[in-house]
Amino acid sequence: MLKAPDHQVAGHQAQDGNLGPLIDGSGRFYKPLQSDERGPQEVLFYTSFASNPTVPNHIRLFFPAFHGTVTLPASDGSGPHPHLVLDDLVHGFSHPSLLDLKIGSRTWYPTSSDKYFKKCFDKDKETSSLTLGFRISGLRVYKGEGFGFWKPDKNAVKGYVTAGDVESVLRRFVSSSADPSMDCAFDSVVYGGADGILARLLELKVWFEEQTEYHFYSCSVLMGFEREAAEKGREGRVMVRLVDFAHVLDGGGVIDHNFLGGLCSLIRFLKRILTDAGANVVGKDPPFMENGCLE
Ligand SMILES: Nc1ncnc2c1ncn2[C@@H]1O[C@H](COP(=O)(O)OP(=O)(O)OP(=O)(O)O)[C@@H](O)[C@H]1O
Ligand SMILES: O=P(O)(O)O[C@@H]1[C@H](O)[C@H](O)[C@@H](OP(=O)(O)O)[C@H](OP(=O)(O)O)[C@H]1O
Repeated sequence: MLKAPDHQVAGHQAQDGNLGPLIDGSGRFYKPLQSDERGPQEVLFYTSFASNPTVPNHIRLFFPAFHGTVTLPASDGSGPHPHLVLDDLVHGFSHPSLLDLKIGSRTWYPTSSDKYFKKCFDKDKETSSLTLGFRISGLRVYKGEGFGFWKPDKNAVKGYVTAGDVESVLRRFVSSSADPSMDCAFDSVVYGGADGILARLLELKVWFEEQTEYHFYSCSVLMGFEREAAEKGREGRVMVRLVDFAHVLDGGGVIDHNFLGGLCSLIRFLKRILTDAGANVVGKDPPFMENGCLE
């Protein structure tokens, strides 16, 4: 039985009669092909990436496994529609805390139409993309039994614009309490450690410093963890993946400085949080006070 995923934190969603992804509850995530060029472009990326022998195996693990395409009834009721068949990255998690970060200071690319350039440029400028090299696209953080999930709505997420706002979210993502305080209780097991998010991002960065085959525009780092494991001080169930490849271009022998720059910026934030856990946050609190909604 297919259903809309509870854990989705960003992107087009299968709610209110819209077209969005579905899961089967057995480990597969079905992403509908967008009807313009984005759908075929994402299929093309997954297909060519899957058979590219130059991609190291440890880098392949950052990408959802691809199992072809399948035609399924679309979530918006419009009838049969082609979907990408991917691994559900959070299958087996009980209460995944997830954060989607769109990487790159610009989401438009040299061949973009004027219309698409304007749409992207405006968004890059209004968010933290232009200044920080990445922006928060969405999140959902488990706050423990009886507290549910903290899931800021779209407007709240759009309000995370300054370095202080973004740092606050990154701190609160690994904080234990349900209120807006930021104790960063899980930073060492989630961000730190040999298998933590920082180590994984550094591994990814090494590849991005070399690879010149792909330019990943509008692609996201999806990071997550299982709170129950973090509470026990276990590093297990920490996840870092890349998602959304509808705008991957041929790198043409040039490094992807747009993605690499954003990745370095994100790494810098995490390093700072790890070395400075518990310190006062530079940013403003209002986004959390106004939108400290628990699901
Ligand atoms: N393979 C996957 N397994 C589990 N969850 C996923 C997977 N791929 C994506 N997601 C969830 O769906 C969200 C959106 O994914 P994605 O960015 O691919 O969608 P989109 O509709 O193309 O987004 P955009 O609005 O940026 O174009 C992610 O933030 C994540 O929560
Ligand atoms: O971040 P938000 O506010 O959810 O906005 C979406 C985000 O900018 C996506 O990157 C974009 O898809 P593309 O990157 O593929 O253009 C999508 O465009 P769309 O609404 O035209 O699909 C926007 O709605």
